[in-house]
Amino acid sequence: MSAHNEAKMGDIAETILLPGDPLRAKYIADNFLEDVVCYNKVRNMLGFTGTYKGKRISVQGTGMGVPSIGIYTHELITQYGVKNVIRIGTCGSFNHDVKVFDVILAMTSCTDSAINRNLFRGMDYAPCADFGLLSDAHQSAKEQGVNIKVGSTLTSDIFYHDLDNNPEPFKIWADYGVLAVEMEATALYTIAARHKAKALAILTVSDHILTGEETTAEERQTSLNTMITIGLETAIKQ
Ligand SMILES: O=P(O)(O)O[C@H]1O[C@H](CO)[C@@H](O)[C@H]1O
Ligand SMILES: O=c1cc[nH]c(=O)[nH]1
Repeated sequence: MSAHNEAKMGDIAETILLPGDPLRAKYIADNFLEDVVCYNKVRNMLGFTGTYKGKRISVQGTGMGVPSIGIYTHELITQYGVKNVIRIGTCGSFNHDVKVFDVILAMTSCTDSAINRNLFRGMDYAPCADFGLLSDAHQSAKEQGVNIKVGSTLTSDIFYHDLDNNPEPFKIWADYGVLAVEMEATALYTIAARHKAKALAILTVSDHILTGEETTAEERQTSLNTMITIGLETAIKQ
C-alpha cells in the first residue's frame, strides 16, 4: 500500500500503461485485457492488472498534470517495482503538419513547468523517452500500418491560456519543431530516469489548436484504440 494506492506488493505488473483518465484505464481493462483484477480505487484513480496475449500488464489512470502523474509514477516505480511506464494520452496539435487523430511518440519532452528548473537548480535537463520502448512502439505502429510521428512534444502546466495577453502561446514551440502539447510526459520521463525505469509517452491528437478542429467522444474512442493497441503491443515486448 502507498499513500495513493491500495494495491499490495505484487498486484501490479512490471509494465504499465498510464492514461490520464481513469475511465480510459477501465475501458482498456474491459475491452483489451483478460482475467482482470482491479487493484486500486483510491481517489477513483482506477488501476487494473490483467493479461494481454498471455502477458501480465497493468493499466492505471494518472490524473491530469505534472503533480498528479508525478505522484503515481513515483509510487509505482519506487514502491511497487514497476519497470516500464508507458503513457497513453491525448494531446493538442499546434503544428500544421500534425493532424487530428495522428499518433505521436514523444522522443523528448519540452516543458513550461518549473519542476525541472527547480530540481536542476536552474540548469536545463532534457527529458527523453527510453530508446528501446520508443523503437518497439515504432515497430508496433509499422506492423499495424500506422504512419506514426516521432519527435519532441510540450508538457504544459496550462490547459486554458490567457490568449488576451499571450495570443500565440505555442508559436515559439512550433517554430522549433515541437509537435503537440499535453500535460504529463516531462514528469514521467524525469521520474523514470531518476529511478532507473523505462518510460515512453504515446499520444493521440484529439484537437487542433490552430484550426479549432475537435473530435467527438465516439471518434476519440476509435482513434484511441490505435494508440492503445500500439501501447499494448509495445508492453508485451518488454
Ligand atoms: O488524455 P490525457 O491522458 O488525460 O492527456 C491530456 O488530456 C488532459 C487535458 O484534457 C491532460 O491530462 C492532457 O495531458
Ligand atoms: O493538454 C492537452 C491535451 C489535449 N488537447 C490540448 O489542447 N491540450
